[in-house]
Amino acid sequence: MLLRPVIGKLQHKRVVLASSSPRRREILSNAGLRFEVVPSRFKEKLHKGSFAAPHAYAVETAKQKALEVADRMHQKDLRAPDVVIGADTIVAVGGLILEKPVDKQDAYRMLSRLSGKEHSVFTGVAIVHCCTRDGQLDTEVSEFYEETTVKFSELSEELLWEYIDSGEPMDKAGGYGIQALGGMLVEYVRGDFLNVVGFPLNRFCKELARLYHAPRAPGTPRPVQHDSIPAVDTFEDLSDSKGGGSDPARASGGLQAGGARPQAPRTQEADLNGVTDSQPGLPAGLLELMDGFKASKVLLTACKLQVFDVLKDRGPLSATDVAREIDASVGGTARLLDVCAALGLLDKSDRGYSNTETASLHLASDGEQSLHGLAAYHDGPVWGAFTHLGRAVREGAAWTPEPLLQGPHKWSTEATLQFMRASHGLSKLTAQHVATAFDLSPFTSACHLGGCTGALAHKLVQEYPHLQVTVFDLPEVIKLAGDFQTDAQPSERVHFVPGDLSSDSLPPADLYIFCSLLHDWPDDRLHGLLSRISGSCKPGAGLLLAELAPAEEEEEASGAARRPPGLRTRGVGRRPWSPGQYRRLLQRLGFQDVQAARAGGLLHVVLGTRAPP
Ligand SMILES: Cc1cn([C@@H]2O[C@H](COP(=O)(O)OP(=O)(O)OP(=O)(O)O)[C@@H](O)[C@H]2O)c(=O)[nH]c1=O
Repeated sequence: MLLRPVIGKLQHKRVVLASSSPRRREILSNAGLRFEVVPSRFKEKLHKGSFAAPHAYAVETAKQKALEVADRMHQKDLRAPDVVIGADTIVAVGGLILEKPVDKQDAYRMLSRLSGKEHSVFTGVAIVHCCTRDGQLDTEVSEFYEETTVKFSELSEELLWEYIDSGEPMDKAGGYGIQALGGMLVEYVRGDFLNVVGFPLNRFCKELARLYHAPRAPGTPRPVQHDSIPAVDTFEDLSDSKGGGSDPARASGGLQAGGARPQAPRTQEADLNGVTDSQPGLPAGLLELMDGFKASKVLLTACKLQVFDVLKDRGPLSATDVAREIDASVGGTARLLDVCAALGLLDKSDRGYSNTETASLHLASDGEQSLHGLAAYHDGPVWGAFTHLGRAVREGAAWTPEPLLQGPHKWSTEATLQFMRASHGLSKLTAQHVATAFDLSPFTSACHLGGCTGALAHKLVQEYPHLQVTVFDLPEVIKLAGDFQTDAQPSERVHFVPGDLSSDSLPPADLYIFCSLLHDWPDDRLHGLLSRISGSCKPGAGLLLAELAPAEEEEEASGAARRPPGLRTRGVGRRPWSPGQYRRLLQRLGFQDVQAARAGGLLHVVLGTRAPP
C-alpha cells in the first residue's frame, strides 16, 4: 500500500537509497517506496570538531553519502537516478558524538556512557535530485535532521556484557538497536522512534510534501496537457515532471513518464502531514485507460521495426544510426525512441539510446524470454479485432482475431504460426513457474491440453524425470509444432497428439493441465470443458490450471490501491477468475485437496485431485 499524497510523489522516479543499513531499507519499503539500494562508499570521517552541532555533522555526512552515489552512478552510466537518498544516524551524549563501535571494548565504552542517562539520537537525511545537463551531473540537495531523546536504565556490568556478546551493538550507532534486544535497555523515548532506528519517516514525508507542493505564485495555473505521449528531448524530461527531474517544485505540474496521468491544476495545495486537500481527485485511472492504446502501439511498433534488436546488438546508438538500421526517417525514429524512453523501454544518455534490461530480455526477437512473437500477434490480428470491436459488439461476434474466427481448418499457415509464436513466447516465459508451483512428482503421466508447441511439456519432463507428457492440440497446430524449439532438450517423453478438445476423447493421463487458455472462454464453455475433463479423470488423477492473474488482482490481494470497479487494463475477455473461484469450481466438479498458489508474480496455479465417485 502506498500513500499517494506522500510516498506517491516518488512513484515514477528512479529512486536510490544510498545506504547499506537494512533498517533504512525496511522502513522505506514498508512505506511503499520503490527504490534501488546502492550503498555509499563515502568514508564517515568528517572532522567532528569543525561542526557547530552534532546534527550538522549527521546532515553533512548524509549529504556526502548521497552525493558520492549520485556521482558514481552518473560516471558509470552517464545517467544518475532521479533521486538519491542518504542518511546518517549518530548518538550524542555530553557533547560527544558516538557512531558505530569499532570493537567490543568500544561498544562497552559507549553503552556505559549512555547507562542511566538521557541522550539524543540525530538522523541527518539528504534528498538529492539529480539531472544531467551537457553530460554534467547537476544536483539539488534538500537536507534535514530529526532529533529523538532516549533515556537508558542503569545497566549492570553483567547485562552490558551479555548485550555486547549478543553481537547486536556492532553495526549500530551508539552501540545499541532500540528495535531489538537494545529495546530492553530503554526507559523512555521522546520523539520519533523510527528516527532512532535509522530513518525519520514522518519528517521525510513532510519534506516530500514541502518539496513537491511548493506553492505557486497566485494566478499561475499549471498547464494540463492532452497530448499525453511526450516528446523527450533531454534526459531530465524522462523524470515524471515536464520541467525536469531536478526541479521538484515543478514536478507535479506535467505529465508522467508514459504520458498516462495528467495532474490536475490545483487552486489549493494539498497533502498529508498537516495540509489538507480540498479538491476532489481527477479520474486518473480513466484517463490512463483512454490513453493506454497509444503506449501499446508505440511498444508494438518499436518491436515490429526491430528497434530493440538493433539496440541489443549495437546500442547505445543515436537516433540517426537507429533510423539507418531500421530504414526509417530520422525525425520519426527520434520521436519513437524518445517515447520509448519515456515509457521506460529504452535508456537515453549522451551516448544515445540503449535497451533497458527488460527490452533486451523480452522485446528483442531472439532469446529464451523473448515476447516478440506475442507483440507481433497483438500488433497484427489482435489489434485488427479490437479496431472493429464496435461491429463485433453490435453483431454479437466473438472478440477474436479474424484469422482465427473461421475455425481451425480454415486458418492459414501464417495465421496459425503467428498464433503459435505468441503462445510459445509466453509458455517459455512461464513454464518453469507453472512446472514448479506444486510438486508434481507423484504423477507419472500428464496431458497438456492446448499444449501448442510443447514448451511447457519439455520443461515438465526436464523437471520430473519420471513424467511422460502428451501435448494435445488441434491437428493444424501439432503439424507445425516441430518448427519450434525450447531451451530444454527435446525428449522422447514428450508426445504430440492431434485432436479437438471439445469433441475428441482425451488422451489418458493421471494429470491434466491447462495453461493460459481458459481466461478468454465464456463461463458456460469453461464449465462444459472442465466437467468433461472431470469425467475423464480416474480417482486420484490431478487437474492443474494456470492462468494469468491481472496486476489489479495482485494489488487487491496485497491490499494495495484499488482501481474503481471496471477500470481494468487486462483481462478483456470475461472478468478473470480468482483462484478462489477456480477452487470452488473444481470442488463442485468432484476434485478435492484443491490448492492454489501464485507463481512468477503473474500466474494463479490451482491443483486438485479427483475424488473417488
Ligand atoms: C541508534 C540505533 C541505530 N541503528 C542503526 O545504526 C546505524 C547507524 O549507522 P549509519 O552510519 O548511519 O548507517 P550505516 O548502517 O553505516 O549505513 P550507511 O547508510 O550505508 O552508512 C544505522 O544502520 C541504523 O539503522 C539501529 O539499527 N538501531 C538503533 O537503535
